[in-house]
Amino acid sequence: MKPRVLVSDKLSEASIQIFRDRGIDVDYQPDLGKDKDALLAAISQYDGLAIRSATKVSPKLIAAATKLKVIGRAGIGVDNVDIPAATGRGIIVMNTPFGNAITTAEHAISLMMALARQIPEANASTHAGKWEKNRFMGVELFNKTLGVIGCGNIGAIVADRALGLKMKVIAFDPFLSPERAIEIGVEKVELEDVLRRSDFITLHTPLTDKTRGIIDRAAIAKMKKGVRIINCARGGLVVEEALQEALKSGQVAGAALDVFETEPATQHPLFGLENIVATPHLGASTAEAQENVAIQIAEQMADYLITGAVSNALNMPSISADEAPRLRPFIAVAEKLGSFAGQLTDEPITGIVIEYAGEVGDMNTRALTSAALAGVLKPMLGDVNMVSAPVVAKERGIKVDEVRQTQRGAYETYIRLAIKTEKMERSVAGTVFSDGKPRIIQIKGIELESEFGPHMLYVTNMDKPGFIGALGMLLGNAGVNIATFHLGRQAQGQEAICLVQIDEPVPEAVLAAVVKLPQVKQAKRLAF
Ligand SMILES: NC(=O)c1ccc[n+]([C@@H]2O[C@H](COP(=O)([O-])OP(=O)(O)OC[C@H]3O[C@@H](n4cnc5c(N)ncnc54)[C@H](O)[C@@H]3O)[C@@H](O)[C@H]2O)c1
Ligand SMILES: O=C(O)[C@H](O)COP(=O)(O)O
Repeated sequence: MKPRVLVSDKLSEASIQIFRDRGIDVDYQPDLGKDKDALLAAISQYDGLAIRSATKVSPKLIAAATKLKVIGRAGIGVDNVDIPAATGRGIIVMNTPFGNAITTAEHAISLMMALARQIPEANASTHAGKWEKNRFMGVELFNKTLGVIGCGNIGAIVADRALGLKMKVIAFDPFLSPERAIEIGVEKVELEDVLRRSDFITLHTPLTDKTRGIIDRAAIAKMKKGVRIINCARGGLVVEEALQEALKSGQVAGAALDVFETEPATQHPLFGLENIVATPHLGASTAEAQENVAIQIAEQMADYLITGAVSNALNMPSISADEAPRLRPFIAVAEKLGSFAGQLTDEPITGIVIEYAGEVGDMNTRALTSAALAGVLKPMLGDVNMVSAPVVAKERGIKVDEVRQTQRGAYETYIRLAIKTEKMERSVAGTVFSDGKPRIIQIKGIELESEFGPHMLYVTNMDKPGFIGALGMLLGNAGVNIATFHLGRQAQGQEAICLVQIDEPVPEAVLAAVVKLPQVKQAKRLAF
């Protein structure tokens, strides 16, 4: 069946065509994001949801999105998506981190210039036929200090353009390296310095618990009197009440806001003030940027839904389109090894070690480990996948270790997964043969070779004569047809294992009879 994608915000027509061209059933409803109830009622039908900032993806919406695999944000900020809730349900959240950065930086510079020269007010006055030449006295940008808070993609472009205007640029960003600051041409400083020294302050951080309210009453009090503030990032960064007071007192000479604490902002105490320039979240609104982000998100979502390639995900390691097909059989073997061990484990898991040897040691082992963890956890928890498994393992206090070595052993690739509980350690290893099919090659260090069948019987027994005949007879008499039968043992007369692929699940009564065979220590039904 074709994957179905809902586009619930306004996206360029080119992106809708990309979904169609890639064989995806796309439903373009650009106003649905604004209607919470209608979106909630519709969401269960879709594998993908493409959005901008108007659609709010709440835990409630995610709980109703029973088929959803991917949320694609055509833009940068993902503060409208509850990422932990999406991750918990195994839904990938991806964005387009660069597509609108230049456009947004240009908007921030436009707002700064509009603010410095009171362009919106002067424009309104001139249109009204007033010709108030003496009313509008601006300030120059030349030689002024611009303080950039958050110097990532957009902040760095704003800095570059401001340097072109011959401003002095200082930046506060805890993650800005001294080398990068030199490369951009900014002075890396502390927040206090930005507040104290800047004539203009521009914000370019994401909205997080750390940045919310970064410009509050106390911060404003530390600023130069007559400072001008530009916020083209997110509304919650500036405490609007504090800004209003400071505008009235003259501590802040003017502010240019593209974003607001509550959007859409149709009524606001700041509206109508002479020293406020306001735009309705237009930072990313150019034809070029909208084409970029819409096309990019459509490509990324289609890649994921069709090939499993992952790019720009915020809650999952990337898998490139080139590596996705190469990785697929290894993801399958990692998940099945995890599932094998998970199905045999009934007690709390304390640790999981995954070893990669040979060719697979050079691959994207983060993705493989996520698959192995999903395999381990699914038999116990059900609804776990590669996206949610690492978080679920962490929440349950399971220590996960990855060991990589590129040296080859008997097999070109070798993946070994060991599960630790308070009472025991259990290991299982596998590989992918040239036919692309995953195989088990070792259980508890005992060599044997078997495919993973949909229905299997796993038996541990003592290596004594009569066991194979007795088991075969028991299954045969019960009408259970054997597809494959694989054996391995530690040494003659010691512990042995037997892995039988059968055509249907072993009935409960038959399983109980197997356990009663004199040589048998343990027997379990497995399904893959
Ligand atoms: N107005 C719009 O239409 C519009 C358009 C695009 C992006 N945005 C907003 O702009 C934000 C920035 O976008 P970007 O592409 O530059 O993101 P980015 O991730 O490249 O840069 C953000 C920077 O903020 C820094 N940062 C994080 N916490 C900080 C803190 N406490 N103090 C100082 N710096 C901190 C990070 O280190 C990073 O360098 C986005 O998160 C989005 O919310 C708005
Ligand atoms: O984070 C972003 O990319 C911007 O805020 C753009 O938002 P929009 O897509 O709603 O214009």
